[in-house]
Amino acid sequence: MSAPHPDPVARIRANLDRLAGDMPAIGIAVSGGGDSVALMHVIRDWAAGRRVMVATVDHGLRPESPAEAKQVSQWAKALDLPHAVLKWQRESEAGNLMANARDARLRLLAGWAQRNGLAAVALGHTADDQAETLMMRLGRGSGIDGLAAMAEWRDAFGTRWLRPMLTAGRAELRDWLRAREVGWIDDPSNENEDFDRIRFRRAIEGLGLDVAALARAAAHIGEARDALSHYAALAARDALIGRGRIVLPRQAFSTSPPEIRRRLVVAACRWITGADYPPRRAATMHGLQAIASGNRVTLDGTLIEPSASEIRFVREPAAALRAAAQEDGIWDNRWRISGLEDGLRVSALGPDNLTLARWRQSGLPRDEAAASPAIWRGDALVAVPLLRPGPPVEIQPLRGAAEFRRMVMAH
Ligand SMILES: Nc1ncnc2c1ncn2[C@@H]1O[C@H](COP(=O)(O)OP(=O)(O)OP(=O)(O)O)[C@@H](O)[C@H]1O
Repeated sequence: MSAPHPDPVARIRANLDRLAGDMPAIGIAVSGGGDSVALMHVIRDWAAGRRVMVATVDHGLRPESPAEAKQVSQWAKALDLPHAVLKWQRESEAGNLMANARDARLRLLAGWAQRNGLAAVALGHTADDQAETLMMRLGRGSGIDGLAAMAEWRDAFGTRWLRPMLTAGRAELRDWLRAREVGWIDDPSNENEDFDRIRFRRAIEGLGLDVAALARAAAHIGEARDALSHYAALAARDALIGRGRIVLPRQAFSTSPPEIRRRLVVAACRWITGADYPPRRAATMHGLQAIASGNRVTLDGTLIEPSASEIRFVREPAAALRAAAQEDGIWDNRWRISGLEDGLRVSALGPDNLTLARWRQSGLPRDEAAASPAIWRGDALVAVPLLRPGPPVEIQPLRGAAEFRRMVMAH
């Protein structure tokens, strides 16, 4: 392997050639911090004929944020780059503020990219971000997904995100900005040692650790993780998928390495419930243990039933009973139900109405029947489409086999 180019900007330009060489128009997300300001300058010099636009998200969380967004706007204009300020209108106070802000930021930027026909949005993550994340996650005992580096690109929220600066260090970028007499905004939270990330940043400096080497280690872990994803996708081919259930052959599952078993279980649960996020690690570990002992277990709204020959994943009836019909005709995040006449409603059949629905003749296991959608007029049962197909509604699963394989690959 040849040694990396000593000039960080040359490395970033080479990354841009590789990641965005064929893109006619790209966006840059600039917070005003040193990293993203450097990114803006490097891309603007590199762009040669490409359309480049800049956006700043004003989260409205600090009193200075509108002025900072304005400052970025002036810097962008001085480089002849069109700039937009995207304001976050916070809809609810619920959940983790930082995670919500990040999610909202990515959604706002993705919408902006789509409106402006930008093929991708570049972000200013650096080798230091990789190194700090690796150290933080090591300390927390994270699994391989947590330790793996951020990828150079990924598709999410309907847009492509590029990180062309992962091979550059924060300090060398700041030296470069100073040499060009370019200013940036120092976010005071970057000094706040209440944040794990800042404490780890100080520790890396204090120990004199090589940031580039740590970032490379994270990249190697990322490659190992991708190899595992590939292997997990092969293992997923043994699954029987359909009618709202996933069945894995027990023998093949039990002889797979633990990480593959974990992935299959997490993906099967997400496939059943349509959850955006995997179950928590501790809950997943508990589920895996139960499966190994041959015990039935529920995990985030999925019922897992191991037998001698197979492992069946179905919707947990109690969770299905809590599901309300959504306006778009989707029920329980699993089924699309259309053609419902006025006066009819959907809710789970429930364990108390199995006899009423003559489930025994259907051949469907008890739990699956109880969790399946039923059509009601008031309190009167009209139909249970999965048990006795036919009018009055059409019912289609939201996810198929390809979606399961995609979830197994995801991390
Ligand atoms: N408010 C924001 N508006 C636009 N882009 C942002 C904003 N916050 C973060 N980003 C983008 O996401 C990247 C990573 O975010 P992160 O929070 O790690 O950076 P930061 O601490 O805001 O500082 P920097 O701009 O120096 O990267 C940034 O480099 C930038 O590209």
